Amino acid sequence: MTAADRIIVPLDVSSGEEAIALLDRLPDVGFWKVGLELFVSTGPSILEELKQRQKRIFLDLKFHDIPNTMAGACRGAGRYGVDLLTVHGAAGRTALQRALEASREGAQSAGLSPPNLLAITLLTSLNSRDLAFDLKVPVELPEYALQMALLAQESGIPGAVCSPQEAAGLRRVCGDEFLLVCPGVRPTWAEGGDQRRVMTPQEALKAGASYLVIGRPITAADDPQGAWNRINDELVG
Ligand SMILES: O=c1ccn([C@@H]2O[C@H](COP(=O)(O)O)[C@@H](O)[C@H]2O)c(=O)[nH]1
Repeated sequence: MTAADRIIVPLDVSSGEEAIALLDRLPDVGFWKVGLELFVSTGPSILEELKQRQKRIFLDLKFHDIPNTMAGACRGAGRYGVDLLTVHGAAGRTALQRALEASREGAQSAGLSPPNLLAITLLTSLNSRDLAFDLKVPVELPEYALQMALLAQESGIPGAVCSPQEAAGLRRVCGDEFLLVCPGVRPTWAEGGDQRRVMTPQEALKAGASYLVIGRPITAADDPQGAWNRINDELVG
């Protein structure tokens, strides 16, 4: 797999037209993420567009609900034929197990391969202070992220979304086969925005990330193709 194959670019726009314009401007991107903003606007039609273009798809809907509702949502999403699908680890063991089973059932009913489920450990927009003082979680942030990843792994879920800052610790404990998908990735020349736990693309891969999610440094650049090229050049050089 090349470095470019390990970069997932989010289609964080609010309409199908804007999404298609971005797809046209970045023809070399092979793996796209569809999140809440776009999916709420377009529904599954954007997934069909991506499939027609033979792109890989990360459906990042971050389901977080009671087990029965998680199962229903994952059964439906399993029928879309996407590669990756997110749920929140904090939904708990039963919800994670039901979500996994249901995503497989949904895919099977449509004659498709099941998505790889990923558990969100702790959003990369939160820092230690938020965890301790606002969420009142009485453990250190790396320990909390690891606990969420282990809960997911014990529930049969094949990977997690984590900050690159926790990737090395999770890789050590969860092993080489466990997928670690890392947002919160910023080249030195890009702004952090609302991301709080960041690393550069080179650092994130070195720390053990399987995939990097890099959005605004590329999609909000004046020249998105130039930013994509620059990130890839820095990764190989
Ligand atoms: O913990 C998380 C989980 C998901 N995301 C998503 O990743 C991208 C990051 O975009 P940038 O523009 O590179 O900040 C975005 O779609 C988030 O919804 C995350 O950032 N952190």
